[in-house]
Amino acid sequence: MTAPAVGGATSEVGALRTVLLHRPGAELRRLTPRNNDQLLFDGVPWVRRAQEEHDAFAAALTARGVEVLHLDRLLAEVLAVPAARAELVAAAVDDPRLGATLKRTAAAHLADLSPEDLARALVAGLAHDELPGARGLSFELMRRGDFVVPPLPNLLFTRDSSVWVGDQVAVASLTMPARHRESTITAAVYAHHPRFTGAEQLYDASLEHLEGGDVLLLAPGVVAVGVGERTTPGGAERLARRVFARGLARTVLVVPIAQQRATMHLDTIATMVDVDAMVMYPAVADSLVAWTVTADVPPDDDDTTDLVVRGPAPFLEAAAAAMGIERLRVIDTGLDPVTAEREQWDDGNNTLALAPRLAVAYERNTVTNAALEAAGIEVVPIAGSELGSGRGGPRCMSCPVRRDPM
Ligand SMILES: NC(=O)NCCC[C@H](N)C(=O)O
Repeated sequence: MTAPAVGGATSEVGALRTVLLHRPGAELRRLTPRNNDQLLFDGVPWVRRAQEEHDAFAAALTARGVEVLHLDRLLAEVLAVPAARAELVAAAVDDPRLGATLKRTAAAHLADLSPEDLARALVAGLAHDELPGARGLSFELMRRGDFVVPPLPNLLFTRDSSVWVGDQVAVASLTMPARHRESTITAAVYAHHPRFTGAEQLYDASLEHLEGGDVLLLAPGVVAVGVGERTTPGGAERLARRVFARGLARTVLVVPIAQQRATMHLDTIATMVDVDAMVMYPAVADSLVAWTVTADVPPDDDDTTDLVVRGPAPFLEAAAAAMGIERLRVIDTGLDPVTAEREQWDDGNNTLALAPRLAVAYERNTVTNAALEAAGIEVVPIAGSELGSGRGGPRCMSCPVRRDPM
């Protein structure tokens, strides 16, 4: 296992040092036209090509000095720890579709696997015909194409299942049933892998819904949280209470976003590309508002104190005020409304900053990328024709574990 080192990030653009990725594997081969909607993919990707695209993404990061951690490897390593193994096997069969006998036989099968095989099964799932010796009423009545343990094709989007705020890690409370089990994996890795020994946990999956794609570290001490299809106002409030209580932020901007797939997370409509600049979907730039949340006294654990809530105010004004800058510069996705809508859908806004004015973006969003370059942002283009079928870009596919302070 790797040497202990704990992480942290206070901005979106501090030099990226360590990032958590997940190379997609057998779990993508489970996608069919019958299950892709439920599993939150917009199509059936060509898996080999998706892996090549992901390898090129990881290589682009490594070439720029970023340490890449692979979630599947951390998972296999942590499964050597008996407590982690027990937690993850229990989580895999904790499913109301399964009867007691099937739960027991499936758990026994999983518990017998080597750490590597168990890691694969937890991510790729277990199909009905992959469970020799399984029995029980629910097993007999299950359709042959069903999964006893469903696959996790969205594990690829490591941004959503955990997010670092300051030196603490928030394990997400994921909203969509197809993604619930992802946070059991990130929770086990952060709790039991020696790499993360000493990391304090800021949030956990039992709390109100909160997904990492909705959390943007606008500046040290200033966190924006999108609320919409995924993160709830309750999740935003809980995060605000926790970051204030632990001294990790002084302002949380709560930003309502349309509850629809195209804008499922705040990072689908805006991401930071410089200390004072965002790439943003122009259709929302003027209508986006923010509620500014602060605390007069640090909240306690019993939730007995009220937070101070002001707003709503135009997002760009509220953000600039909270960040202590005159103006937050905006670079538009596309130039005309149709191009903007196409490039927003294809994750043109979803950039991963490697440092101020240096960002990874999907190459296909040529108009947005040209606008970024014209604004002085160097773009590291990556291919995403297959990866994009899961509706996530470079930011969604990466969880920064360590960034330099600004
Ligand atoms: N932060 C993001 O926008 N992540 C993309 C998640 C895509 C995934 N297919 C989902 O629907 O949750």
